[in-house]
Amino acid sequence: AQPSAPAPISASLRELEFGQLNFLHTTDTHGWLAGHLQEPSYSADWGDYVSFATRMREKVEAQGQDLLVVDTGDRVEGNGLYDSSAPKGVYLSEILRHQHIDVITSGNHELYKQNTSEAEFLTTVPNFRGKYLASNIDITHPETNELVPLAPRFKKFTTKQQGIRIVAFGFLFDFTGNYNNTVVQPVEKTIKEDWFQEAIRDKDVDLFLVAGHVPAHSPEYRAIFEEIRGIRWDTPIQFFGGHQHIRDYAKYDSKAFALASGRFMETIGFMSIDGLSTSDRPSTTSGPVFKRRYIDNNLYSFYHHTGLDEESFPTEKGRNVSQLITESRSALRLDRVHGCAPRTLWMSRVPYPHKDSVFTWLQTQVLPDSLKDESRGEVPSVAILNTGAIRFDIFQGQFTQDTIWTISPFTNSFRYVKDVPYEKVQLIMEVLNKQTKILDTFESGSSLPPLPRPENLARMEDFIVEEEEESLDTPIYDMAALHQAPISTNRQDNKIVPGYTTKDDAGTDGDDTLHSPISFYQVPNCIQALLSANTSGVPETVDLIYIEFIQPHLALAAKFAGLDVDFFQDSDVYMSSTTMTDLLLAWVKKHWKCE
Ligand SMILES: Nc1ccn([C@@H]2O[C@H](COP(=O)(O)O)[C@@H](O)[C@H]2O)c(=O)n1
Repeated sequence: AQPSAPAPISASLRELEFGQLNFLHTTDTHGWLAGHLQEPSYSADWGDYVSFATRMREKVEAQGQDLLVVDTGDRVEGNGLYDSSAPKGVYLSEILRHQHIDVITSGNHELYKQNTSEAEFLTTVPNFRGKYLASNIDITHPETNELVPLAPRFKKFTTKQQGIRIVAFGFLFDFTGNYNNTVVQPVEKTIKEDWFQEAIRDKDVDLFLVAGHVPAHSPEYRAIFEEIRGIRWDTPIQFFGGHQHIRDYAKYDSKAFALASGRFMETIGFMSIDGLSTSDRPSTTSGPVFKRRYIDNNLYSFYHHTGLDEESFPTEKGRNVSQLITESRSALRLDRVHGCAPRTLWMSRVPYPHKDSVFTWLQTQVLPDSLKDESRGEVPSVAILNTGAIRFDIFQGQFTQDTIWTISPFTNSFRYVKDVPYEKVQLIMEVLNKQTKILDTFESGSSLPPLPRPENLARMEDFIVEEEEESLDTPIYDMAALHQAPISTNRQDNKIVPGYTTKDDAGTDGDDTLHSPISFYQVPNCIQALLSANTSGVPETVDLIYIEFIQPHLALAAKFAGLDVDFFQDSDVYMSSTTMTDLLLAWVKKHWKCE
């Protein structure tokens, strides 16, 4: 772990149930390879994960079993380790490559911008040659300008110990927000292509492995499942997915399951399959048995599941990777303090509006104080911001160079349209905040990227823990104590701390660590702030300021609202070259001085 990471808290753990074939899975890590430096439950880093995968491989191979490691994309955007270097990602890709990954795929974040997808093509794909799969993504080759597959479409391989024959694919969901140097072919179309049809007709296959940046419960995975099942009625299928930032497990039939392993290096997903037939050993049981576990990413869990300790657990390579992360964070000055947050601000642990909501803070303080383009004088304005632009909670205490990128990693700046009737803005807000499906169905085949926060799409209802409200002002963890405390192995000491309490298709026993539940409140897709309105009451017309990411959604919502404005032609830059990240950082430096 990183030197400044809090020690994990000892807890009651559920055991892993190993099988003939075992998997470790990460997804949506978004640059958090240093782990969480303010949350003990997730405080292991990528170096610890390198050690963990090695020790797990040693453990299962000693029993004649196999281990495969999978990552399903969105490795970029969301943490200083990726976002604060120039060019972005140079430190991250060096750290990432040290994990032995057997199957790796792209997420949507690898494709939003041309430079990101080109870095993927020129660096990450070669770093994971033979492991990186891209079943439905093409890229314009940066030198030849030809459209080529981002990586091979699929691969067939056999496992080291048992020779289990696996055909593996690597998909991305039907994403439409990519920059035009890449092409994402819809999954439903891809699976009709000859190469896929041939691959699923291969008779010498013991398992189909579908890795992808695709939600575990999704129409895309349903389509792949049905296509394979139509040809191979009996062959086991293991899906690994992601994108919605949740822990999830989907049962497609008794021989086909999908695991999604959360977000931001909070979770290492574990799967095992027992009873697979192989070329020289037909299955001995009535059918394969699938087991899943969501491991909290911390050293207490890692030691427990490997049966090792502080001395015996780390590998030399793992230690070196942790050291490389420390050096990279130091070169990027990620611990530089810009201010001190007086209290914790939550994204979804409190309702919106609420005094402890990060969105209420933005609406009532940051946007009114900071969004001002001198060239517009005192013209009243309304600013619209998508809640998905903010990616993480702000914890009470030091606000560092890393914090700014964890909450606002995108390079989005602002635009505006003048003379918009205030009442039309309210109608637009209503449309934007109706479920995104409305916008999707309005113009089917439109190229709208998803608007809501991914967590919001996955959890359509509030989950309220009644007794939580009173404890919100108390920090979850006593950080001072945690920095000194050794990991206790004394079961009596086990505390139940708030964390994941996952419910999935297999029940409520998926998490390795027993936690108390945390509230989850839905937030709107977009919030608005009325700015520079010196008059009492509402203005008749306003400058409509918006963050550029939502321009296509806004344009569509405006049509709904009967506003005749061409957002692509009639809008202009607001506060030239100021991004949301710049705005937030300047506000913090000015208002949140450390005592
Ligand atoms: N430039 C961007 C890119 C994305 N967003 C927000 O992120 C959401 C997608 O996040 P995933 O991690 O699930 O892929 C998207 O819906 C937007 O809300 C953004 O604001 N700006």
